[in-house]
This record gives sequence, structure tokens and C-alpha cells, in this order.
Amino acid sequence: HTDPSTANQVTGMWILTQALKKVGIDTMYGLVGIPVTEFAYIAQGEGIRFLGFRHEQQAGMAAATHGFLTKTPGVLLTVSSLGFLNGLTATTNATVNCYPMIQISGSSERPPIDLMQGTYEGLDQLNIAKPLVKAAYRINRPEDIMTGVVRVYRAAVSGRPGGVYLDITTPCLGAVMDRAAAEATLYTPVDTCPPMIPSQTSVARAMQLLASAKKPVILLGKGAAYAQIDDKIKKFVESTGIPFYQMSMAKGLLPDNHPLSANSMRSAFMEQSDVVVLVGARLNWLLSRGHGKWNPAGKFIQLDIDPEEIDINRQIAAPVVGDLESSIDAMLAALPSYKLSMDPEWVPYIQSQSKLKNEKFMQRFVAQTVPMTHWSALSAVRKVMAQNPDVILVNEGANTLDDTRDAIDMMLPRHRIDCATWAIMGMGMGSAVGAAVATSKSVVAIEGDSAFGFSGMDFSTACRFKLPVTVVIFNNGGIYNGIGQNLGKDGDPAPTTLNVNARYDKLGDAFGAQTYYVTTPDELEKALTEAIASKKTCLIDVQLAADSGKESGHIGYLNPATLFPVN
Ligand SMILES: Nc1ncnc2c1ncn2[C@@H]1O[C@H](COP(=O)(O)OP(=O)(O)O)[C@@H](O)[C@H]1O
Ligand SMILES: Cc1ncc(Cc2csc(CCOP(=O)(O)OP(=O)(O)O)c2C)c(N)n1
Ligand SMILES: [Mg+2]
Repeated sequence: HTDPSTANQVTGMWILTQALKKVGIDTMYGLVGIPVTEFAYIAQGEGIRFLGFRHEQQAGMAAATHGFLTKTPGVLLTVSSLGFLNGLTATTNATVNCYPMIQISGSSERPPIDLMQGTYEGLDQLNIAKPLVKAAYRINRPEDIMTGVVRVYRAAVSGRPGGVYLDITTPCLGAVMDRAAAEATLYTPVDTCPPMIPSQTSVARAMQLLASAKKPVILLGKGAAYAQIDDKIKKFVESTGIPFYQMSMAKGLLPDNHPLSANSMRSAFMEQSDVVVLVGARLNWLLSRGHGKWNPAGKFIQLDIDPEEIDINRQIAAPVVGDLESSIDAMLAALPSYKLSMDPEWVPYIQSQSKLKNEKFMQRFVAQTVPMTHWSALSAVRKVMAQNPDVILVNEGANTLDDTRDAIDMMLPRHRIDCATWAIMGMGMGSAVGAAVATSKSVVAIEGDSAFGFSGMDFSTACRFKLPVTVVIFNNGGIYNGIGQNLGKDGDPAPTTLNVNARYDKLGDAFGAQTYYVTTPDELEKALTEAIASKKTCLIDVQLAADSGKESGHIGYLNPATLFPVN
């Protein structure tokens, strides 16, 4: 597979490779085939890492995670039609979650697409992508490749980050151009993600409101984690002395056990806070869209880069529109000019109530039940994760997501990647690979067994690239707890001692992983400790009781026994 380019002539594939290097791309995730295989080889030959996956959705989740963790857009490469569509779910999810990523897909030549003449893998990809992603462009001519790459790069990283689609046609990839003319089109763009400075007026308005607050709270969202201004966030919290709450992917910006953490006091600050500071956090469903328990008299200060985010669900009394670094800098600079009037009992109240709640919460880990529940399994996992704070945690499921989020304190920023704003399943294996590749750190993915099912075949990708990824599967027999179980007669509740039949460790054996099958907390603690220390690709099947966890509806119970005769 050599590049067909010659001393005097180059192909569109070569130009695309050079253009990606000009904007600092050194890694691509994807699944090759017609018409992008040759391009991937050329890119590899020019020093761009390429990680081949089993499904484009997981390659896209890896690219999105890469973007969130590095602020350089992750690149997803797919073939046309279904490969493009498989990847589009990840690019759309990245757009919803504000992760910067670029999906590059080969596409058919235009005339037979536009005339619907039935071409190989023909699909009008650009127009299908447009409504779902932050921006979408098509390149038809080799001389436009650099422009197309700069457009998608800027769209992915500037303003609110998001997923962007770049469509490049087969004729363009294969087009031949004079080398000198092609080189003349290449350049490194200037200032691709400029600061967005908030107005002084907006900062003064926010500081006045903050200074008047009796029971303020600071909510840190994944935008604050993404901004990579960790010391400034810490300084803002500690110099104001205001309690803070971290959304799931902001956990670790300050340690979850920080004395100002209101992590266990969500209801209290929702009901009582008179001023709420949203820092890179949307007032969306994850925060009851600002209604329900929220104090109706509460006033909101919102720091966000997206002006259209303001007032989406509640009036924002003091919007500060700008990039978080510029906004936090401005507020820190103004702080000495203001005297805060926080109720001196507010922080002691938060701290004393947190202590009581945390002590009560710890009771959940006492029962070392066998068969295990999520909580008895987490009693072991939390111990091992506390000893390995620099391991990145990937997490998805229902009970597995909620319980793990509450059970495992994060000590470092950008060390927790989960199903986030859209709460989709199937981000696990791609995110684990993307996190390991982007950071060279070890990764532990705590997966519900149903959630694992969406991306499980790409566990083999982690094995193939020998990544230090340990997948821990909380196996309670399927979606929530029980679909597909051989249930009691006439839909009666299933007996709680049903053995869970699946053995995911054997799947790991098939791909050469270091695997474990554990049924007790002690076995799990030993296995996870060993797996992380090994820095190998590992899989731990954690057998839980079939009825562990709660679900929104025992839909498996609706099946009459006659449909599924109990064997
Ligand atoms: N660099 C940045 N500066 C300011 N705001 C940002 C930046 N990056 C992302 N954001 C904003 O952060 C917010 C992230 O919100 P969200 O994804 O709901 O986080 P969470 O679910 O953790 O609360 C988005 O509104 C986005 O516009
Ligand atoms: C793309 C998509 N399809 C389906 C669903 C609906 C769902 C929400 S949670 C979940 C899996 C829960 O079972 P799991 O075994 O993972 O966890 P546990 O509670 O510990 O047993 C599903 C299928 C979502 N959210 N996204
Ligand atoms: Mg399950």
C-alpha cells in the first residue's frame, strides 16, 4: 500500500493527510473500506495513528472521548452509507455533550446520488448529517481540502464544542493535483479557538448578585472540566468559600471529599439556595430543568460560552457569556472589590448534614451479601479505585451508573467518563479505548451487563491494541434486572436466587484478555487490584443476584410463562 503520489503529482488522499497534520491531528479512530482504505494507509505512513474498530459507533465514541479529554478534536473515519450512519450516532451524541470531534466519511460521486441511480453504498450523507451535528461540509475538489479541514476543525473546537461532519467524495479522494499547487493550498490556521471575553457589565452584575447571597451554591458542569482551568476553578471555590456540587463528569475538578463539597446535599441547596452559580453546566433534565425542588425565589448566575443557553428553562438573573477561563479570570479579578454576605451558618450546616448523610450512605457497603448486589460489589470496587486515583473511570448502565457515580469519589479532573447528557447506552468500550489512547493512562470501565452488550465486540479492540483497560461487568442477568430470565409461572416475580447464566469472562478469554469470574466482594477486590496492576487488557465478570438493582418496569415479567417455558 504505497501512496500513488509522485514527485510532481499528489492525490486528494495525500492532501487530506497533510491538511489534518497542519491542524495537529495525530490520531484517527475508524473502520476502513471503500473509499477510505488507501487514505488510512497514507495517513499511517505519514505518522497519524489509526485505530481500527469493530463498529463505527464505538470508533466515534473513542474520538469524542479523545476530544473531551484533550481539547483536540477526535477524528472518526468511516466508509460511506451504513458506516457513515453507524458513526453518526456518536457524532450526534458528541454534539449533545459538547465534545469536539470530526467525522470524516467517504461518499459516492454526486451525479448518480442526486439522480438516485442506485450506486454502491449510495446515500446523501451531507444532508442527513446536517440536522444532527454542529456543522457539516462536503469537499468535492482537491483544491478545497485544506479549507474543508480548517472549517470542520474550527467548528468542532470554537464556541460550544461539538461533533462536525466532513463529507469527502470518492472522486475527490482519488483526484490528482500538481504537487506544488497542492502544497500551496496548505496552511496552519491562526487562533482556531479564540477566547470569548465576557462583558465587564455582565461580570459586575454577577458579582453583585453573588455578594448579596446568603446561601449560595456553585454547580460545576462538564464544561468546567473540559476547559482545563482546574486551578482557577479551585481558587474561585476556595476564595469565595461557597459550597459546590459537581455534575458527574465534572467530579474530581475538586476532590469529592473536599470540605466545601455539597455532593450529598443536592435537595438542600435546590430548596434553600438563594443564588446558584452555573459554571459550564446546563439547567437541563439532569437538574430538573430548574423546576420541581428548586427554590422558586432562587436567582441564577450562569457562566457559559453559548449565549443561546441562557434562559432555556429558568430566567438567568446574571448571564456571563464567554469562555470559562476568561469569565473565571474576570470574576476572580473583581472578587476583592466585593464583600460576600453568606450566612455564617450555611457552610457549617452543609458540612454537618453531609457528614450525617455520608455516614448513613456508608451503611450500604456493610452487607457483604452473596450473591452480591450492586452495593456489595461496589464496597470492593470503591476500595481499589481509592488506591488508584489516576485510573480513568468509564461508567454506564442503570443501577450500575447511578450506584457507581454515588459510590466512587473522584479525586482528579476528567477522570470520569459516563453516558452523560443524553444518557445513552453503548458508549463504554469506545470511550475506554479513546481515554486510554488519548491519555496513556489506565482505564477501568464499570459496565452494566446490558450496557456492555451495546459495545462489547469492541472489547476485542482494546485487546488488539493491548490497552491497559479493565472492564468490570456487573452481571445481574440483563437490562436492569431480569429481562430474558426464565421467570416464575404466569409472570409471577422471578425467584431471587436465579443463577445468572451469561459468562462474559469467557468472551474475554476468546480475545486473549486476562479474565476473572468473581462471586464475592473479596474476590472482586483481589481481581481488580491485580488487573489494574497488570496494565493488561482485563475483563472481570461480577456475578450479581439476578434481582439486584431496581428498574423502571419489570418488563421481563410481563411474558406469560407459556411463552418462555421454564426449563
Ligand atoms: N470552554 C467553555 N467555556 C464556557 N462554557 C463551556 C465551555 N465548554 C463547554 N461549555 C458549556 O458547558 C456546558 C456543559 O453543560 P452540560 O453538558 O450540561 O454539563 P453537565 O451535564 O456536566 O452539567 C454547555 O452549555 C457548554 O456550552
Ligand atoms: C441506546 C440506548 N438504548 C436503550 C436505553 C435504555 C436503557 C437505559 S439503562 C439500560 C441498561 C440497564 O441495564 P444494565 O444491565 O446496563 O444496568 P443495571 O441496572 O446495573 O442492570 C438500557 C437498555 C438507553 N438508555 N440507551
Ligand atoms: Mg444489568
